Parts: sequence; C-alpha cells; structure tokens
Amino acid sequence: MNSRAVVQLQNAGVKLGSATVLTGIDLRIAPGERVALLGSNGSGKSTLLRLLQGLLPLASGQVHRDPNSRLAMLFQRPHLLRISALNNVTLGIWLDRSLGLSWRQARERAVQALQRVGLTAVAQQGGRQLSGGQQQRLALARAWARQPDVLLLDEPTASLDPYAKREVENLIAEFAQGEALTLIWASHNLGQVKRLASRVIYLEAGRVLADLPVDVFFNASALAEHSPQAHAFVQGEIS
Ligand SMILES: Nc1ncnc2c1ncn2[C@@H]1O[C@H](COP(=O)(O)OP(=O)(O)OP(=O)(O)O)[C@@H](O)[C@H]1O
Repeated sequence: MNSRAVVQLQNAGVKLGSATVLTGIDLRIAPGERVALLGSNGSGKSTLLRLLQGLLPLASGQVHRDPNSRLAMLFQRPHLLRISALNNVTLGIWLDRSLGLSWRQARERAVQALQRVGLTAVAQQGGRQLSGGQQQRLALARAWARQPDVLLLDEPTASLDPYAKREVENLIAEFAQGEALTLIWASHNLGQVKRLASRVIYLEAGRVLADLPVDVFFNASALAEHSPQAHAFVQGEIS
C-alpha cells in the first residue's frame, strides 16, 4: 500500500469573513484515489476544493501537500479569455512557469490537448464563443495539458446539457484511467459519483460526516449505520 499522501488535512478549519465554513476536517488522500465530495448546497464542497488547491488560508489545523504533486483545478464555469481556443490552452500552460515551457513547446502541447478532448476543429475559434460543453472540454484540455497529478473539479458538468455532461464525464474518466491521476471533485450527480468515484466524502454544514469506499457508501444499510445524515441525503436525492 502506498503510504504517500498527495494532500492531507488535520483538524482543518476555514473561515470566510466571519462565517466558519469548514470545521475539524481530517483527510488524507493517496495517489490515484477518485474522491467525490457530496453534500447539499452550502455544505462546504467548493470551499474544501479551494482549500486543497491552496486558494484559501486555514483558520485552524494543518494542511500538507506533496511538493512533487502538481495540482490543477476546474471550475463549474470555465474562466476563458477572449482569444482562440488554442491560445487559451497555450497561454495557460506557458504562464505556468513551473512547467518551464517555451511558447513553441506550450503550443505543441496545447495542440495535443485539444486533440485529446476532440476540439481540433475549433482550435482557431474564440474560446468564449464555443458551446458550454466545448468550453468545459477546453478548460479540461488546459488542465490536462499541465500534466497534473491531482485534478480538482468543482461540479464540472453542472451547467451542461445531458449529452455534453456525458462527454465531459467520459473525458474525466479517460484521464483517470490507467494513469496515476488523483481526482477530487464536487458533484450533485449520484450516478456520476457511482461511475467515477473510488471513495465518497459527505459534508454537512462544513463537517465530514461520512468518508467511505464507494461500494459501502451506496449500500443503503451500511451507509445508514455509518452516517444516518448521509443516508438521509442519498435517500432524498434518489426519491
Ligand atoms: N465569501 C464568502 N463569505 C462568507 N461566506 C461564504 C463565502 N463564500 C461561501 N460562503 C458560505 O460558505 C458555505 C459553504 O459554501 P460552499 O460554496 O463551499 O458550499 P458548496 O457545498 O460548494 O455549495 P454548492 O453545492 O451550492 O456549490 C455556504 O454557507 C456559503 O454561504
């Protein structure tokens, strides 16, 4: 068993303004895990992702990130520039000086990334002019081109139609398959969690109330025993 953690939280707490948004979070994520964050609106999923990515300071506790692991994050709505799809990816990875790529190398990698997500045909079109599903694939290409060890995704398919949802989900599954990529993502889609996750974390009011292997989480009686709150949440979602 690999004892290395890509990221670890100990008794972590986060405040936003005067509000305590995360409390007493203990979490250890090993390479290659596919961790889904579940919980109702406002339970703290996005805040936890932003904390893991290093975008938020801790109010209490500790965070350790493996210095050799590269993290990339994808948001619900992609942040794209008013330049071509190809340049959105090229610029994104060229600006990441930890990659140390020349513009030419960044462009070569961007071309490959667009091919991987099936956007070669629209490479010269404005990134913001693409459809919602294409924009999310473009953001995924930009994240993938950085060759991350850990991919953090905040409801990456939430704003997409069912077809685009499945396309983006399939790409995420492909990236995670057979590679040592660690996936951590927030989702409201239980089917997607069943399909992609190896582990499920359930949050309520900024606390982790369940942290279980996916098969245990989706076993109703086992879940009820581990966490009545998580069980009630899942029942509410599927009813
Ligand atoms: N800038 C802020 N200042 C104060 N409170 C905030 C701020 N941003 C978020 N919050 C609060 O933090 C809590 C957790 O929010 P967060 O966005 O992490 O939840 P979430 O589980 O991702 O929700 P959703 O499913 O709706 O995306 C919520 O109660 C929210 O109102």
